[in-house]
Amino acid sequence: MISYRSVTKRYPDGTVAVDDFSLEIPDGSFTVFAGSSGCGKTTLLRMVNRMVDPTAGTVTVDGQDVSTHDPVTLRRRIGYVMQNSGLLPHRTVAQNIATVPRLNGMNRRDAEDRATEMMRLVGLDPSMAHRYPAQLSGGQQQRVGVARGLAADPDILLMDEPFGAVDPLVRAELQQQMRELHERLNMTVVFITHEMDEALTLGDRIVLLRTGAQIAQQGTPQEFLTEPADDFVREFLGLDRGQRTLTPRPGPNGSVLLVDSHGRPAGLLKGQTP
Ligand SMILES: Nc1ncnc2c1ncn2[C@@H]1O[C@H](COP(=O)(O)OP(=O)(O)OP(=O)(O)O)[C@@H](O)[C@H]1O
Repeated sequence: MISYRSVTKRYPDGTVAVDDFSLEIPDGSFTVFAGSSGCGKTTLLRMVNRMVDPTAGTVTVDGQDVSTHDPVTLRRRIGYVMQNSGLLPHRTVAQNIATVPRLNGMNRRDAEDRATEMMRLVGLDPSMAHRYPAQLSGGQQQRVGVARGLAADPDILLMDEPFGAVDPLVRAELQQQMRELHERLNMTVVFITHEMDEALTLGDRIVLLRTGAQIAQQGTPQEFLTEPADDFVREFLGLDRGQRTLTPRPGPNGSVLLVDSHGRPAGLLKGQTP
């Protein structure tokens, strides 16, 4: 369980990115932080692995205050995936993926095997192991980023808008794969997006934030769609202006179907089985 207790972050220039934020993230959940640019999502995420330390309040993982952990050790057991993959350009795909296992003391050979296993897991052909990041497409680079985040077998995977920079088709594929990986690997995922469609497609729980990481609403995708808390939430969902590209429709056997703007089914809401 990740707990934020009355957490505030004031940056040295006086910006209050997060103002008295409290939240509990259950083990094994797929929690999405959604909200507009600058509302504090990245700051919140980085408090979990101590890339950012709060000015007030505490963040705990499994009941332990993260400020009592060495940041380097913490980052080796919490996976982190960034928007533009953050791969080291002069290291091969395999070396990038094996970075944390190697830091954790795994020998070169086992780390290489681990990298190959991770490549298969995220749908990359292992023959790409010896390429450099620049020799991959944007979508492939993001897959390497996910493989690297998973390589140390973390209990927690933090993902900061990981699919923001790839085209919509590849993005949909990556989202689908992320859902499957989450179900298979039994880990806690905290995922940032500023797009509600992505939040609705991926999250078990969505936490929609306003400036200063104020929680506008938290709940399941279905709760957002059926009981938006206020106009801010409705606006973000695009419910007022017909802007949603995915709209909920009653599906078979009480499930909720998401259809695109042409009325074509795009999928079922997570957790909704026909
Ligand atoms: N190192 C910093 N120094 C000063 N202000 C910062 C720093 N990092 C972030 N901020 C500010 O804190 C606020 C929250 O930033 P944060 O990056 O957490 O938001 P975000 O929701 O992740 O935004 P985006 O979606 O654009 O990445 C913003 O006003 C930002 O300008």
